[in-house]
Amino acid sequence: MLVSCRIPTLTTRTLRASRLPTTPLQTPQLLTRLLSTMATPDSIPPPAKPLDAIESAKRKAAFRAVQDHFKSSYNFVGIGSGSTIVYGVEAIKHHLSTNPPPQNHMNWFVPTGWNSRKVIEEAGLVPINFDSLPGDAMLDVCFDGADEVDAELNCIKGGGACLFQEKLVATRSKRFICIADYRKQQRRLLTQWPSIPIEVAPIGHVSVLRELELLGSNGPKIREHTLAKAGPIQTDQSFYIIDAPFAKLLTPEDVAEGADGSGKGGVWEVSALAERIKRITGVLEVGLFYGMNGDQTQAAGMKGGQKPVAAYFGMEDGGVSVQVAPELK
Ligand SMILES: O=C[C@H](O)[C@H](O)[C@H](O)COP(=O)(O)O
Repeated sequence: MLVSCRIPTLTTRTLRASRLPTTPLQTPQLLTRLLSTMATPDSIPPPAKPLDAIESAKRKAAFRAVQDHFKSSYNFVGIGSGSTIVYGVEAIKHHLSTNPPPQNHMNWFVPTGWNSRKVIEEAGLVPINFDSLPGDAMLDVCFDGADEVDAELNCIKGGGACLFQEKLVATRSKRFICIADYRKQQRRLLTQWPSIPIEVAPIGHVSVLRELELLGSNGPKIREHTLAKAGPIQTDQSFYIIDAPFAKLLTPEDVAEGADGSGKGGVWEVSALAERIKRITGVLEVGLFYGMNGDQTQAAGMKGGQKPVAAYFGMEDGGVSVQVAPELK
């Protein structure tokens, strides 16, 4: 089976400079309080069916993200996978109905897998496959969810077994905008989310598991269907997913401030671990989105970027917390 503002711009840099407590669970909660009431969408239609608090939080974050980062004049827009992006697509559809595109203008939506394509089609939007994009065309923006986001906007993705196509699309986009709920906002990765999803070739999975243990992963496992006899979950590429637990990851700034990000003792810095895992034969892609964002690559004369430039978190109190890269002021 395939499984598939005007917002006050309190940047991650600003937050750190304010010397907030660094206890991992305290900091994001405090950030949340600082930002949560500051950004709610200007107008949001009532949901088609009643939503619980978490779904409602995701939806509000999605409408705010789309309000801030989608334009009807865009040509190509990436659409991620998962339960949150469904609200992103609803918000885009709403935006297009209230702000129609210029005459004869086509908005094309690039899916990140089977499920994502279905969501696009069911909304009546027009999909275009990633490999049908014109040669050097960049996506104007892509919207996607995440399993966890750290203080520097590094993300864990792949909790729904989509990550390879999501990374293809993010790195082909001028900007990646992340939409999530308050549970995903943490000071460091692997705080609440337990493991890193890694997409691997089925024939290599045993050797990849062994290599991950040597890197310090405590009990990496192939992800299986809940019905065990159905075997491993397969991705849109017919690959397997390994979920690899590691100790909480350091950010590049933690390392700059003197923390040991060498990997010794099982403590890895995000990009060091991602690049090391990527070098294991049999690994197609790792569910860590790190390094430069789209604005940073463009400033450096390059294209794409894995990290979001902004992450929108729907909060428990009904507000939306927005975490932005320093470039996005
Ligand atoms: O594999 C799935 C994707 O990376 C999702 O974007 C991520 O798991 C978040 O999914 P959800 O919006 O369902 O929490």
